[in-house]
Amino acid sequence: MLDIEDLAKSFGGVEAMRGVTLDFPASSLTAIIGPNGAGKTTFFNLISGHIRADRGRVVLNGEDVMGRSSLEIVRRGMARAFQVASIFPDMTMEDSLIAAVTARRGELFTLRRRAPLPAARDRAREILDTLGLSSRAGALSRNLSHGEQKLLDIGLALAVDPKVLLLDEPTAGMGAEERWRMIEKVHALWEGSDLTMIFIEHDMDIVFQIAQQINVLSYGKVLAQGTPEEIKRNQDVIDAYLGKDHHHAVAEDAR
Ligand SMILES: Nc1ncnc2c1ncn2[C@@H]1O[C@H](COP(=O)(O)OP(=O)(O)OP(=O)(O)O)[C@@H](O)[C@H]1O
Repeated sequence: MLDIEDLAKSFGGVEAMRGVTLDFPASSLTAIIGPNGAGKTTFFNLISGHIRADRGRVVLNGEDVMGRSSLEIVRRGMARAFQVASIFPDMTMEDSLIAAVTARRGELFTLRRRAPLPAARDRAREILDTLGLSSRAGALSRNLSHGEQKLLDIGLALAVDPKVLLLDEPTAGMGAEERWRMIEKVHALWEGSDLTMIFIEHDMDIVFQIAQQINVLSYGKVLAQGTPEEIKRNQDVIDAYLGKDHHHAVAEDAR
């Protein structure tokens, strides 16, 4: 579904991405992990067309989208959940989603229009239902909890009917309990769809619990790839990413 070949990017003297090759099969759920500054966000920025790579190929559904704008990439099926819900503080969850669905379908959405197209409303309600937000359909964005805003951001990305969905730290800024609720929803979303999902996550418990595949980046390179079990046992990961302090704990855990 998504093949990345030899992706590279420097910012001045900083080689943020140094020839990364990764593939993401259709309908897979993959975590990207790595220490601070490893290049995770840069990876998302490059493949989604938000910044231009120095070299490499990004093949989405058989088409090289390298050099295309972020909008063109969205239209070809790769969406990214951005923090956008907070930009529309006076819109309800449902209206925000109707607006996004309508825009995707190339129609003009105005809040004054009495009745949005039924298909857009149906799709918006479907998304709310998928994310377990139906009871909050009428809530204004400004009154949403942090977790609800994050879910709405995911919902707005879903409104473009993507094949590939990128989530940049979906649990950031949440307490332990809310984190798990969030990740359960993300997992359920993936299970109930044929989405190819890629998420950046710092919480190793979450990553090991839900990811099918894990890609570890370090200093702009792929340090390791594998299933959670493989990554737990990978000596390079234990040394370079988790640090010597974790060595024991992880090795014990892997037994
Ligand atoms: N726009 C930019 N200009 C200059 N340097 C940048 C820019 N974006 C990223 N970098 C540098 O590229 C490297 C990778 O950064 P990136 O944000 O991708 O890492 P990350 O793995 O997402 O880190 P974190 O976990 O802290 O979010 C870092 O050294 C960072 O300082």
